[in-house]
Amino acid sequence: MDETPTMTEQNSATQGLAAGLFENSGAKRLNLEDETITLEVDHLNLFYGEEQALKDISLKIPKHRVTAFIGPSGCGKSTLLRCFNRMNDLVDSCRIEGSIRLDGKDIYERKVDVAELRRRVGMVFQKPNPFPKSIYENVAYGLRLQGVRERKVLDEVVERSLKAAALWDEVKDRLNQNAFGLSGGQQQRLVIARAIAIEPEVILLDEPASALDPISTAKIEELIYELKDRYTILIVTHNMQQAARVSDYTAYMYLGELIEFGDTMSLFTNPAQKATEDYITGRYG
Ligand SMILES: Nc1ncnc2c1ncn2[C@@H]1O[C@H](COP(=O)(O)OP(=O)(O)OP(=O)(O)O)[C@@H](O)[C@H]1O
Repeated sequence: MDETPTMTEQNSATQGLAAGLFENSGAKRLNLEDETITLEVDHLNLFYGEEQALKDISLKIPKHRVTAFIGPSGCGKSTLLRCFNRMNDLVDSCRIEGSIRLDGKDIYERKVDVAELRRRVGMVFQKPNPFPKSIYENVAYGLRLQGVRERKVLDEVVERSLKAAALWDEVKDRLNQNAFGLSGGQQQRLVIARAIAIEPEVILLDEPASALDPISTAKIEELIYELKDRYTILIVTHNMQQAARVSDYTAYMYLGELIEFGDTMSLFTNPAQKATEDYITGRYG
């Protein structure tokens, strides 16, 4: 018997899944045409040696929105994320063609100051990576690197950043204790506070909650929601429910290609590509 679902069955499956995802979410349909664009990727190809990991990617990332990157393992999500602050420069075999513009300026031009780029485009990894220093010094670190010495300024920024990362109330009485004494979820919010302290424009989150328990995950998701008023946020996630909960726009990638990009609600409820539909309804593979 042919078990291939009909398109009608597929549509109702997508809508069934989507109805659950967006219930009570307050999510709304958005239009890229109405957005200010912060990052623009233009015909990007990326090679690790002979292997091509990203294939002719073009997309526009809107300002002060959350954009999620989803897709099966190895499809290039993290590789693409790392292009936005040139982390791939650290991989010897990596070669890039095409361009990425931040506020209209190509970040791969020779004269670009990569340290300054990474100040503007902060990054948070899957595993929390606080420095072996006090909570205070973790957050003050970037400012100290910039030569800020004045205690009053540092105090203000530390407090403001910890508040913005929804961690202040939990740590305000133990700022001088080692950051390793915090729970994994607290460490991840500390790392986000450290990123915020130097006032980036863009925050890259590479599976920021996948090593955390459900309560810590919920806190990170709430935080992402709070932060998007002030920052452009890009998040790689394996978790489709998470993408649906936190993001405004979603990019679905497969084998190094961008298959579909659109506002999250439309992509989940009415995907244009069958491959996207198969993935979000769990039919992939
Ligand atoms: N430093 C590297 N050197 C060589 N190949 C790499 C490197 N990093 C990633 N790759 C390859 O590039 C491809 C894309 O990997 P990437 O980690 O970007 O995928 P991903 O979608 O983020 O996967 P996952 O969801 O499993 O983290 C894979 O084939 C991977 O093996």
